[in-house]
Amino acid sequence: MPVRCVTKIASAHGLSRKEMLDELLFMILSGFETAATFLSWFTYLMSKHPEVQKKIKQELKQHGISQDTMLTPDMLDQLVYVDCVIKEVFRFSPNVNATLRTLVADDYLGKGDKIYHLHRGEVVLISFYNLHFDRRYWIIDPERFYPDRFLSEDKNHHPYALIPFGGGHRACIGQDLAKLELKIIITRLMQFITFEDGGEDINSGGHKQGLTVTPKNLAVYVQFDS
Ligand code: HEM
Repeated sequence: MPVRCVTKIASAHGLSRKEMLDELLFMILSGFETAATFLSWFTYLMSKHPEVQKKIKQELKQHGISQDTMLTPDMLDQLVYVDCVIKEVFRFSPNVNATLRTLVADDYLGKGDKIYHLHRGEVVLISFYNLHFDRRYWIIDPERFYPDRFLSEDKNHHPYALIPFGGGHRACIGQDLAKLELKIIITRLMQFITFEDGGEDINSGGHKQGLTVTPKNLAVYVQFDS
């Protein structure tokens, strides 16, 4: 069944059954593709950064989480380093690389002799990718994949320097669900396996633009921890 994004304002009778179905399918699609993309990047980046996997595993050990441990919300809350890894994967490889906004009023951007007049009705593209790598907003080199930045110099980064879920009142409605599910999946994976680099020829990363931005070349070995 084709999925159509509903933009029509609900009539006085509310949403029709078809519109309701469209909304539900959109939710499933927007939640599935994005999470799958994040996990591809996580797999790729972990294969290139064994030291980060080691630190995640150390954190699990420190909190008494072994292969037999069933995860609870309280346990997950304690895993601060895993949160840093999630943020850094989102920063370094934005799944969704931009969003659009249509101006409802005239506005001005910039300062000094570089002021741009924006007009009502114009569409502005906000590039997450540019913000995530903008040297003005990051103390530690933004080109470096380094989850520890969120525990040190970049702990208090500008709130709009990292917006993988967009911002304002049209920000992603599923972001808390997404962060929770990704934290559970990552923690569970790291209880059991280690990703190893499949070699520069076939695990060379790159970017492939589809509905989301995925790694172009991803090939890893999966090592089962004893
Ligand atoms: C890794 C996971 C996800 C990422 C990176 C992501 C990213 C985004 C982004 C960038 C936007 C546009 C925000 C803006 O323009 O300011 C968005 C909107 C949206 N997302 Fe997500 N999303 C994720 C997961 C989910 C999940 C799990 C759901 C549903 C359960 C969901 C439902 C939606 C919906 C309904 C919108 C449109 C909100 C609106 O226009 O008011 N997303 N998402």
